[in-house]
Amino acid sequence: MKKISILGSTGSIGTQTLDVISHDPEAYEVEGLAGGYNIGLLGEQVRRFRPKKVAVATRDLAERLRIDVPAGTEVFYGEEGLLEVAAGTDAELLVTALVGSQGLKPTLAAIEAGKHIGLANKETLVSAGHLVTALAERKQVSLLPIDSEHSAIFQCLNGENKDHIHNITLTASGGSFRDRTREELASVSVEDALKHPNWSMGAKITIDSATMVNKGLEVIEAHWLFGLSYDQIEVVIHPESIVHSFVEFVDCSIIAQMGLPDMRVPIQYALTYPNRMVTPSKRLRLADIGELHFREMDFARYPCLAMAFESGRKGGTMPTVYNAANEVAVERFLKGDISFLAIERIIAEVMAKHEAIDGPDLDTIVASDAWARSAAAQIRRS
Ligand SMILES: NC(=O)C1=CN([C@@H]2O[C@H](COP(=O)(O)OP(=O)(O)OC[C@H]3O[C@@H](n4cnc5c(N)ncnc54)[C@H](OP(=O)(O)O)[C@@H]3O)[C@@H](O)[C@H]2O)C=CC1
Ligand SMILES: CC(=O)[C@@H](O)[C@H](O)COP(=O)(O)O
Ligand SMILES: [Mn+2]
Repeated sequence: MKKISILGSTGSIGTQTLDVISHDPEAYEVEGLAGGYNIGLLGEQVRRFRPKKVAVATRDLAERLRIDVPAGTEVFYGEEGLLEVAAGTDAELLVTALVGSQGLKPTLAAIEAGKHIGLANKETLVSAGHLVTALAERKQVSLLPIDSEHSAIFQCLNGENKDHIHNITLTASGGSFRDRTREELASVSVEDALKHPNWSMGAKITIDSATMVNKGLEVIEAHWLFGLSYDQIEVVIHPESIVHSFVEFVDCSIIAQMGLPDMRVPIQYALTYPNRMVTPSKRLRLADIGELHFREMDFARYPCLAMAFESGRKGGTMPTVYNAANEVAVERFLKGDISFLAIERIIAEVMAKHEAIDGPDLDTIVASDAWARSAAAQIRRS
């Protein structure tokens, strides 16, 4: 039995992870679960999977949850709660499915405690990739990608020599506004932005897909996960999300990983790696699809992707700031406080104000993240 804990068990990745687990219940034991505010769902998960530790966002929610959970489950809350679930159980693998850079400290704590990481929470690697990868190497723990593109690259690289990589290409669906002009983006609604063409995901990542910030975060995530330079990472628009990403080798061979868009496949691969198990997911039949399309990335159409490359190449605290400014801008957009195009303006203005600090330690990362959040919150609406 593999012992697993999940941060963000009530979200899109968290619930799909539990779905994977429930299709092979003999193979897993759930040690810890952490959610934020959805204690109704978390309570159901606790009663079904019987974790030893569970965490919620606030003390008040923890008190309410305690009434509802079996005697063998301890309930925690806040940042301490996330740390308990991340590092304070016997789990050998932690699935990090929180949204945002709040995942950083619990991820570091889990690695410090020797737990392998099933990594969905990409903001953590973007914010502090050098700290996370260095600690993982020191503690000899694996960072197993769950993000579909990175799982694809990971699978394509299985057994390959890293020196034989020419480059990798991440595919981008184009998000909810892929067929709209920049002029049309001026008046788009939150409701429309939340309609991703291929994937059903949490609100924040769905907006990130529409702005192409998601691909920008993924470029930085790939840089850290696979140790590649930014010149070796490309992005192509692929509206169908069937080819999840591919690697080109020095001999001109390209290996791609394909499948229908279903996150349970990369989630399960991270849980069972290096094995593969049967999944309840549907099989891809290329003859049914008929055609696949690819088109050149237009950096002028998607300036948030250009800014991600710029922040990654700059390094130090610049990716931390890119990510934190975006998190605040997306929250403001979702609340109806700013327009869709203001997201990119806020990121650009916050980055322009920031003097990047090289080789930041954790305190510097935390301070830069807080500075960028405050700067992004203060920028005018239009
Ligand atoms: N969804 C997807 O298909 C993919 C997601 N990812 C990445 O995975 C991560 C999770 O995404 P997704 O599942 O879509 O996001 P969701 O918004 O669906 O889920 C976020 C989770 O974080 C929890 N959470 C939020 N705030 C807090 C808090 N203050 N304390 C504790 N828990 C909190 C939520 O709890 P609650 O709801 O109870 O408040 C929920 O469980 C992101 O980094 C995303 O980029 C990567 C690839 C694909
Ligand atoms: C499922 C997944 O991994 C998401 O990150 C997905 O890639 C979003 O799609 P796009 O960013 O390509 O629109
Ligand atoms: Mn992805």
